[in-house]
Amino acid sequence: MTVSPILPHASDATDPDAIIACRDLSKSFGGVRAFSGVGFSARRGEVTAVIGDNGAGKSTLIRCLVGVHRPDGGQVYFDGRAEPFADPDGARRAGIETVHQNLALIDELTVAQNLFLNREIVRRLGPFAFLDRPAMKKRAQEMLSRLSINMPSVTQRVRRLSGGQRQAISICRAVGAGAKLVVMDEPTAALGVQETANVEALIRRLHEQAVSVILVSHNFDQVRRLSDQIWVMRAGRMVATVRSAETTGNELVALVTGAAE
Ligand SMILES: Nc1ncnc2c1ncn2[C@@H]1O[C@H](COP(=O)(O)OP(=O)(O)OP(=O)(O)O)[C@@H](O)[C@H]1O
Repeated sequence: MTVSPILPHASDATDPDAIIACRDLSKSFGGVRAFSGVGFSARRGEVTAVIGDNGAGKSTLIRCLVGVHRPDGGQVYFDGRAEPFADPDGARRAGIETVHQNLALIDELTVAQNLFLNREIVRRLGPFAFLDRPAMKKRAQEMLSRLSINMPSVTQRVRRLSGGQRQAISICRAVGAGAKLVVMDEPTAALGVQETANVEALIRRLHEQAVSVILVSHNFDQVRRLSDQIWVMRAGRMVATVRSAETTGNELVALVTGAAE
């Protein structure tokens, strides 16, 4: 196993292979420290997993990367540029899309409408503007087939779909928006065995298509199956980075609990 301690200064923000890197990042809520002194980098086209016990700081770290929280200190570099994202829209404009635990899909809209939510295709005719529904349906079908997602119909209302299908639409929407980096927080936490397998297959296809992914998961087997690199957080610190192919489940447990020291 190759375990590298991650120090605040250790991430090389100028590394052209890094899609995202940060240095000495910290965030507290009042007197509660979520994390501090965090540095890391994630390579372009790789799946990077984030693991840690409850309260280790994973979700807060991810929220700082995607503009939901503002870090108290430190720097974030995205795609080679210093990026203090002020809000999620800023992160999205730069090319970071987030797939949330509580998926931001609208039940009463169709698959196609959800895929184009807030970025509808509009056709202009003189002073008038129309939603181009045929173009959105066609493009929605192309987006789904690019990721080999089986969906009964793009005109189906999302309300009728299973948890796994909804997750697939969220991921497809992120990729279709041209994301350079897709961030997923526990994408299979609420899913059954078959649906988890489907979402894992979808994440593998993103990997094959060189989409960079950051994946937060409690499932160490899943993390080892899907990721190239694993960041380990413990009690608000980034304590190690590990190449997934070179580690075992037991070693990850030891790093997460501190028993490895
Ligand atoms: N909005 C908030 N206000 C106050 N404290 C917070 C807030 N969000 C997180 N924290 C605290 O920050 C610390 C890290 O929490 P965080 O949710 O980032 O951990 P986590 O590793 O994602 O945990 P889990 O796996 O349980 O989701 C915890 O002590 C938590 O209570």
